[in-house]
Amino acid sequence: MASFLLLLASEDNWKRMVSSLLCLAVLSGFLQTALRSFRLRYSKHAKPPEAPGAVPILGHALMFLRDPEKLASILAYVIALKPCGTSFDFLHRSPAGSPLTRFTLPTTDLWLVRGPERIYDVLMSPHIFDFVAVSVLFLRNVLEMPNNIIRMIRYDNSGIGRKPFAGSNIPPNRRFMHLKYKATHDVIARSGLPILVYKFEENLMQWITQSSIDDTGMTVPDLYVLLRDVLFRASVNAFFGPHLLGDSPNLTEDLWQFDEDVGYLTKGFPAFLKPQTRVARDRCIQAVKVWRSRAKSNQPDGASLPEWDKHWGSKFMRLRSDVFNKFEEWDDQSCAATDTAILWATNTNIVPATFWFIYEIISSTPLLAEVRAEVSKAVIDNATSKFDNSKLLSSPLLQSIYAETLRMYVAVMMVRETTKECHLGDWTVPKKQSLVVCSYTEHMDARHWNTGTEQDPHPVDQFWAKRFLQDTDSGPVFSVSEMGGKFLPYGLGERMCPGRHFAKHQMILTLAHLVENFEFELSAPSGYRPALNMHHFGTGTLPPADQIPCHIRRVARRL
Ligand code: HEM
Repeated sequence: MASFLLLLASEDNWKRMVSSLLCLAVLSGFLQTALRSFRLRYSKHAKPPEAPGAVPILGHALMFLRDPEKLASILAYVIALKPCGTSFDFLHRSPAGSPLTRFTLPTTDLWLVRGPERIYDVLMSPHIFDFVAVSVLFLRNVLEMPNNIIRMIRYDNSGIGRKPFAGSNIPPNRRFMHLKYKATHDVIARSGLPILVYKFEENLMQWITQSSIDDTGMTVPDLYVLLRDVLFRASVNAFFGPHLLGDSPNLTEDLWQFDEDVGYLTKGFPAFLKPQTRVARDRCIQAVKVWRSRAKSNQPDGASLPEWDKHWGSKFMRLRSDVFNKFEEWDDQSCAATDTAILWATNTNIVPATFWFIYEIISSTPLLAEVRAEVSKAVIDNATSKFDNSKLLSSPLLQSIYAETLRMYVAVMMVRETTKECHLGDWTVPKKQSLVVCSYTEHMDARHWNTGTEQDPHPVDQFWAKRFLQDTDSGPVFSVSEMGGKFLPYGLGERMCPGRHFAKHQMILTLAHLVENFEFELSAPSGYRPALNMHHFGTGTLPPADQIPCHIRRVARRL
């Protein structure tokens, strides 16, 4: 015994014993936490770890409402895979490395879904992760649609696809959501695309020809406002024909005033606190009402509708109206309100996206030179300023800048609600749970993107025109392969933006025509970037927060 004590007392053995005990303590603590996390996570009532920054009672509500910068910083923190505040973070991560994170609101929770696999699960399974609840929020909170319409949309459980969801009892002629979807998507994304592009480009070229900007130039106080107004007019006249703006010239101002608070209203905060926004929205609806009434009394007859006519504009506006007519719930006011939503959707993303696309190019002299060379290669008729559009749109450089612009500046939140209890990775998600997929978490996740080399790094929070280019023996090629579930500017699945093909045309054609006809001199130091207007975080493309004075000069066309 004495010799044993002597042995223990030797310095080496003490050290060994203490370190073994320490190891045991750490291991047992680890196992206990693992067991607790395992039970928590696999139990039916487990909730994902809460995002930091919640306050008592209100949870994250104030952050969603008033502090988008903080929300963005928390999303960035979540992507960085730092511990989220409960036990060991890695135990909460799904095997695919795409954990769920919980935001708390006064009456409900919102689960943020990350990582391509889980995002696919959510956005590609519309029968489980339903869009209707969100569209009802928009109709009720933003457009203040009447209850009979909200009820009708809520009860339509047949989905928007050709085949109704299993178990749906809605007869084919009452499938409002499907019929409206078909009228809108099929035309914008397919048969109606060529005429929309043609009309848009024609309107743009008309502005260029008629603009008072000459070779001595003109200084505009804000390049964003100039581009916004030019694009809005060219797009609205393409979609709705010339009479909407012709009869209601103040529509431009009203729509952008309304847009300022759409995010606020969508979240269900009281509309009466935003009287100016409501007035602007009602004026937009009134303008659309006047336009609809004129279009209805002048509509072309005949079995086959033209793809475009000057009263209805694109055929899809007329087709949508035919769908509304089949449902007694829809009166003039409701039809005009939902067409106002189309007016909003077709403009509010494309305008800031095109602005950033052009700004990133003209604010870099070397990039502008490369872009001009690329654009010149696509000119087919110097006299009429016509391009070979397919050549322009397939340019690797222009496509890379286009994609990088969307990666950097689109911050859209796509909200869904579960129709039944289901599984998402290892988690059990209860029925009626709201989930959100946010493009920002994926677009800013460094693991998804080419970030350059050690010698030439390009972090994800900085714009890099060539991020989407791959070097090959035959020159650089544009690639978005393997970006599924990571590159989400237009969403994913059946609700994916039907305007995406048109949007790409709008952005690249606007750039091409402007750089071929004008020179831009920004009144800002080199490398300056306007701040982002974070007020729009979650609703789509972020506009600039600052004004950008610019001197614009007409130039003799290059070639
Ligand atoms: C850069 C520009 C654009 C971006 C980033 C964008 C983004 C999106 C996203 C993310 C959605 C899906 C939301 C969800 O799944 O919850 C969407 C839907 C929609 N977008 Fe776009 N969009 C753009 C331009 C356009 C244009 C130019 C049009 C019109 C031609 C358009 C028309 C629509 C419509 C009608 C919907 C609703 C689809 C539905 O309810 O099923 N968008 N957009």
